[in-house]
Amino acid sequence: MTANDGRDPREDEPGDKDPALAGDPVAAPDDEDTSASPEQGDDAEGDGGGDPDDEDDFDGDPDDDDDGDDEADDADDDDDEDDDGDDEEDDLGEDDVDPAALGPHRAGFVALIGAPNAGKSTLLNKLVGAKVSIVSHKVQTTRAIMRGIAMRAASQVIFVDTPGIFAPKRRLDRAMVDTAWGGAMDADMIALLVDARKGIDAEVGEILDKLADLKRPKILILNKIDTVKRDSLLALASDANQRVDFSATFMVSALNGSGTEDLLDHFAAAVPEGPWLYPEDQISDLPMRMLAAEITREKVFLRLHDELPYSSTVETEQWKDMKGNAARIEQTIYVERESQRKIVLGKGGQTIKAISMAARQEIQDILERPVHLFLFVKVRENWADDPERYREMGLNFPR
Ligand SMILES: Nc1nc2c(ncn2[C@@H]2O[C@H](COP(=O)(O)OP(=O)(O)OP(=O)(O)O)[C@@H](O)[C@H]2O)c(=O)[nH]1
Repeated sequence: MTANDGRDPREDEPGDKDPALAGDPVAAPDDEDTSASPEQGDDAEGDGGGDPDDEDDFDGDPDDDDDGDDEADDADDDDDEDDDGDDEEDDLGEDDVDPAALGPHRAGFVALIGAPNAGKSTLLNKLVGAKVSIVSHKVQTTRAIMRGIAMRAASQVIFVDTPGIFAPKRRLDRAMVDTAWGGAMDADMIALLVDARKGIDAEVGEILDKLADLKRPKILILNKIDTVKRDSLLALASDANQRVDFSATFMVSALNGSGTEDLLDHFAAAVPEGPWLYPEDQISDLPMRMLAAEITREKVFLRLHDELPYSSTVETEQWKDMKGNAARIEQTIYVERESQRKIVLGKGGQTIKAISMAARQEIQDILERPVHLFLFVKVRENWADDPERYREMGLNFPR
């Protein structure tokens, strides 16, 4: 994989201080900023607030999460298995074939739209064969538009994963829904993903009504077929096709991969003829800084979704290359209230520590290089009304 890793060549060489572990809640009692900094590192260890695992956390050893296994890690592991465990071979199986021999090049954009939790991110990851869009059990995990790129024979299919479409209540909601429809309008083809278990509820009904008026090729994907009986699928497909003129209907399980190969074949044949738009081995055009932030946000949600509103956000503030190919990444988790900051830190910093370990492991896996991750937690009131934050997430600020 290649991707823009967000490195800033102007940044200084890293110092030789030992990196510290995220999450010393007593380090800065009256400061909004709490947690790890290189300067606090030795103190955190020295005053007993540290953890013997701290060193491990940054030594680049991919196995070092094992000893700190906890809920967040477990949840993450499950997701990994489900989402991209054995995808690579399936999806990259044609690597040794010379695409030039397969006919004219094709390339195009396919927008994946659907209600929250329909499985768009899971499907995108399956089709692309790598974890490029975060998946979580909590709805609305996909905030900004993310692209994943799949190569199939001589075709390059660029998927646009959009935020779930739902009835917007707040400004952030509206931004997400506008972004989703914007992504759909710009694509060559729109693929509506419907959770077959839920069927056509009010949310999906509204999307169908809006889709019916759009003059673009549309296809219907019934997802989660592993959870329902075949008869109900046929009835659902027929209902949806009566409301919208879909050019094709597919039934898939994004989770176990059933039907997804046929789906990719279909997209590959349907995108317009033309030169490839991205280098062949690029799987996502999402800058790595942002992807790394999304990964940490996923870990926060996996661990705290019952306690924290989805309005918390993560930003990658610094990214430096270190000796020995390691990357040193500083991120800030923004919450809206002091009480939420305490929740993220957890007792004795245990929660932030677990989040940090799980996120570091995954970022490291994707970058294929050692990662030293520093997490900070800050209170930023009313960030949900700040246009700048929307820009950072790739969203338009709705007025
Ligand atoms: N059983 C089953 N579960 C699935 C399938 N596809 C997705 N899921 C689960 O459905 C949940 C939501 O999946 P996501 O991929 O995050 O859904 P999304 O549409 O991207 O969600 P938003 O980002 O909130 O819009 C996760 O728990 C997935 O594991 C499937 O084919 N079968």
